[in-house]
Formats: sequence, C-alpha cells, structure tokens
Amino acid sequence: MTGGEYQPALLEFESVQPRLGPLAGQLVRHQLGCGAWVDHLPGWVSGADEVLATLVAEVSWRAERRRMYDDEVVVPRLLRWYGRDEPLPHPVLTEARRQLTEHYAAELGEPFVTAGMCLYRDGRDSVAWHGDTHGRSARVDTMVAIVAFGAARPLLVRPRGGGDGPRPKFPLGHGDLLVMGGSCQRTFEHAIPKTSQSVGPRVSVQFRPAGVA
Ligand SMILES: O=C(O)CCC(=O)C(=O)O
Ligand SMILES: [Fe+2]
Repeated sequence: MTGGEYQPALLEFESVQPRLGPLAGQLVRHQLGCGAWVDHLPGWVSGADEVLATLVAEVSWRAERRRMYDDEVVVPRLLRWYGRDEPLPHPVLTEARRQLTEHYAAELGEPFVTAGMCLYRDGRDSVAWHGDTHGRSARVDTMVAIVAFGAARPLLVRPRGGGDGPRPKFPLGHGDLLVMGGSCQRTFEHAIPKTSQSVGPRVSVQFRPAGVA
C-alpha cells in the first residue's frame, strides 16, 4: 500500500449479502437547468458493510500529488482507477456497473466502463469544486454514476463560474447512488467538502463511459 500511513481500523460488519435494489421507478431526477440533471437513489446497495470493509482493506489505495502553481500538493484522499479490463474488487460493483449500463442504455448510448475510486479517510479528506472534464465530458453530454459506501458526506453542486442557478446539496450515505447526467460536468461543478465532525472512512466508486474522466 502506497497511501502514506493510513492504517484502516478493522471494520466490523454484519454478515449480510450485499444486494442491489431496483433502479426503474426508484431514481428521482433533479433537473438543474442548462441540460444538467442529477438522479438520486438512497439505499440502492443494502448489506453494504461488507463492501466497505473489502474496499477499505483490499484496494491498493494510492496517495497522489498534484502540481499547483509552483508547488506540489498532496491530494486529500486516496485514489485507485480501474480501467476497462481490470476486475473490480467486489462482485457487487461489477453487477452495479452492469445494471447501470442496462438502465441508462437508451439515454447514454454506451456502457459504463471505468471505475474510479476515492477513499476519504476522515473528515479532513475532501474533493474541491470541479467538473469531471478531463475527457470527452468537456465537450459532450455524458453520465458519471457514483455509488457511496461508509460515512455519509454531502455532495454539493453549483453552477460553473458561480452564476445564478440551483445549488443543491445531496446527502450521500452508505449504499446510496447518485448519477450526474446531461451537461452536468460542463455547466456545473461538484465537491465533497471537508467536515470538522468526526466521521469514519468513506469510499466513493465512480462509473464512467470510456473516454470520460
Ligand atoms: O467522492 C465523490 O463522491 C465524488 C468524487 C469526484 O467527484 C471525482 O472523483 O471526480
Ligand atoms: Fe468529480
């Protein structure tokens, strides 16, 4: 493990099989304007304790550094990227990606392929305001589907450039699903702010189509 000194506490969990609930008729769509929307489904994965424990303990989490002006700063979360052909670390994630691909097939027109993962060790870990605009998502409508495990942390959304428009705050707890769609990555930004509250680890799994990052 190359993620600095992070030593996960052993997470206790009930031995319940993780299960995915239905998507159709359960997702609630929030239209944000400018062709952006967010679908939200709390509690999509039940029995998720085992998934969290597996992800925290078994993923080869990496600390990253990013250039910021003349400095290098440590990214305040641990990361792992799973490409197209790499097996995912828990079978329920493979099934989640398959079901998301099936559910959004007509609207998205291509499968969810990659899985980006972030580990927020505690409330000091965060992700700053950004859109996922490193790939095609800078130019075309697409989707990024997030499944969250562990400590509940809100995902904040605001119009890019701080303009007028909605600034929703989506609670994202253990087993919850959130899908950002349409123009959301180009026209809005999202963030997971730091919190001074004492919170345990949180893992976010982001499924994206090929070429979206
Ligand atoms: O942790 C999350 O739920 C969001 C992560 C995120 O926005 C990203 O990695 O691009
Ligand atoms: Fe993002």
